[in-house]
Amino acid sequence: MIGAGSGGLSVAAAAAAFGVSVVLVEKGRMGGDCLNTGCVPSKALIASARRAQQMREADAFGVAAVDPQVNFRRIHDHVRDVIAGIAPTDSVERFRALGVTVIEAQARFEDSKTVLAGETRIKARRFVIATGSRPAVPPIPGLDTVRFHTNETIFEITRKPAHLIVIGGGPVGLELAQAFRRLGSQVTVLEAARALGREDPELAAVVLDRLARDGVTLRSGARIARVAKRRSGVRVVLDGEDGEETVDGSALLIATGRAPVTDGLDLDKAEVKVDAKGIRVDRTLRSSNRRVYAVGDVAGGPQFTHVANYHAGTVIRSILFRLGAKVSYDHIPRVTYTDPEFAQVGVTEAEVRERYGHFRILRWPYAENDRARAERETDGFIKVITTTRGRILGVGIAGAGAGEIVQMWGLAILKGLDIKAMTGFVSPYPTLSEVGKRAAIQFYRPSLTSPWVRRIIAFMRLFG
Ligand SMILES: Cc1cc2nc3c(=O)[nH]c(=O)nc-3n(C[C@H](O)[C@H](O)[C@H](O)COP(=O)(O)OP(=O)(O)OC[C@H]3O[C@@H](n4cnc5c(N)ncnc54)[C@H](O)[C@@H]3O)c2cc1C
Ligand SMILES: NC(=O)c1ccc[n+]([C@@H]2O[C@H](COP(=O)([O-])OP(=O)(O)OC[C@H]3O[C@@H](n4cnc5c(N)ncnc54)[C@H](O)[C@@H]3O)[C@@H](O)[C@H]2O)c1
Repeated sequence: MIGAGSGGLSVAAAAAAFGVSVVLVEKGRMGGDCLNTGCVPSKALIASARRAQQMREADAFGVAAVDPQVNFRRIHDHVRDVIAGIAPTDSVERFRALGVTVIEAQARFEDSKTVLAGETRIKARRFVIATGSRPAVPPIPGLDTVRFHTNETIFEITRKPAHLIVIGGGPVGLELAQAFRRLGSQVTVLEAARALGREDPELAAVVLDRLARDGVTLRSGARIARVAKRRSGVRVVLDGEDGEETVDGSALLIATGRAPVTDGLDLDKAEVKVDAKGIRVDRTLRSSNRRVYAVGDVAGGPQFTHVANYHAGTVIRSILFRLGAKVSYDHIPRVTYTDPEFAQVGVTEAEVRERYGHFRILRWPYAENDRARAERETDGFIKVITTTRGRILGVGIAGAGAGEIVQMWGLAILKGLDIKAMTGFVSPYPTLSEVGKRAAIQFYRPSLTSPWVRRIIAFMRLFG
C-alpha cells in the first residue's frame, strides 16, 4: 500500500482484517488530505460558520440576534481538536495493532515487482497506489511573487483575513468562501467559467443566491491577467470588457482543482502508465502493470473520500477474492457542504437530455415542506429524473440536509428501485426527506386527473 489517506487506509484495514500481510508506506501525515487538510478541517470550519450565522439570524425564532464575536485563534483550536479526535483511528499505532507493517517514508518503484521505502525493499504479490492529489495551481503571472493559500495552509490561519480573495468557484472555493464570509471576512470569488459549473445550473443557482445574500461577491467568467503584491496583501488584476480591473485583498486562496500525485514514484520503472488525470486504470482499478492497482484521487475518477473507500472495497474484492469487481459511478453521490447544501446522484438534467429521448422530471420545493418551514430553511428544491416508466436515473437536491436526503436515492439507484418504491414507504413527519417522497408522488399526478381513473372511482361508488 502506498499512501495512508482515505483510500490506502481503507485497503490496509480491510486486507489486515482478512489476515493478509500488509505493508503500508506513508511519507507524510497519516490520514492524508481528508483528515488533515480537506474534509475534516473544512467541515469543522463550516460548523463554526454555521453557529455564527445562526446567532445573526436568531431574531426570526424569537431569540435576540447578536453580532457574533469570532475568535480565529479559537476556531483554529476547534478545527485542530476535531482533527485530533479522529486522528487515532488513522494512526500508525492503530494500524500496527491491526497487524499492518507501517513504514514512514517516501515510496518509489525499483522495478515492476519491487518498491523501495527508505531503507526497506518491499516485494509483494500486489501493490495498491493511493497517493492522492494536491492543489493544482494555475500559471497566473505574478503568483510566484505573492503569498497565497491552498487547502494545505488555509486551516492554519489564526487571524481573520479582512478580505479573502478566492480563485476558483468549485466545491473547495465555495465551501470556504461562505465559511469565511460568515466568520466575518469580506470575500470575493473569482471564477473563470461558471461557479459549480459541473452541476445543474438551476440547482446551483439556489446555492449561489444564498452566497450572494450572505455577502460573498462572486465574479463568474473572470479572466485573471496577473497578481501582484501589495503592502499588506495581494492585488488581482482582471482583464475586463473595458480594460483592466483590480481586486485588492488581504489574503488569497487558490482553489482551482486538484492534480494527481504520481511524481516521485518512478512509475516508469514499474511500467505503470499515467495521464493528466492520474494512473490509468481499467474498471477493476488495475493499472497497465497487472500487479499494481490504484485507488482514490490518483485513480483519475471522482475525487471524494467516499469514492476512495468504494475503490478500496472494489480492489479488496479483486485482490483477495478474485471477484473481478468493477467500479460504476452511477450510484455515487457528491455533496457540496455550503448552506444550503447541494447534492447529486446519477445523471443530471443536461446529461439525460443528451442520452435519452423521453424522460420525466419530478420536483418538489422545500417551501412546501413543513419541517423546512419550521426551521425557516425553505430555499431550494429536489429534482428527480426518471424514465417514462419510472426507473430512477438521477436526483439533484439544493437545500437543507441535501447530503442526508440524497443517501436513500443513491440506494434506490444502486438497487434499481423505481419511483413507486419511493412513494410506498412511510416517511416520518415532519422531516426534510419528505421532499423526495412528494417529488416521487408527482410521477402519478397525471393519472390522478386521467378520465379513466375518474371513471373507475365513479364506478366503485355504485357499490356504496
Ligand atoms: C478542502 C477539501 C475539502 C474536501 N472535502 C471533502 C468532503 O467533504 N467529502 C469528500 O468525500 N471529499 C472531500 N475532499 C476530497 C478528499 O479529501 C479526497 O478525495 C480524499 O482525501 C482522497 O483520498 P486518497 O486516499 O486518494 O488521497 P489522500 O488522502 O491525499 O492520501 C494520499 C496519501 O499518500 C501519501 N503519499 C503520496 N505520495 C507518496 C509516496 N511516494 N510515498 C508514500 N506516501 C505517499 C500522501 O502523503 C498522503 O498522505 C475534500 C478535499 C479538499 C481539498
Ligand atoms: N464536499 C466535497 O465532497 C468536496 C469539497 C471540496 C473538494 N472536494 C473534491 O475536491 C475536488 C477539487 O475541488 P476544487 O473546488 O478545487 O476543484 P474543481 O475543479 O471542482 O473547481 C475548480 C474551479 O476553479 C475554476 N478555475 C480553474 N482555473 C481558474 C483560474 N485560473 N481562474 C479562475 N478560476 C479558475 C474552474 O473553472 C472550476 O470552477 C472536487 O472535485 C471534489 O472532488 C469535495
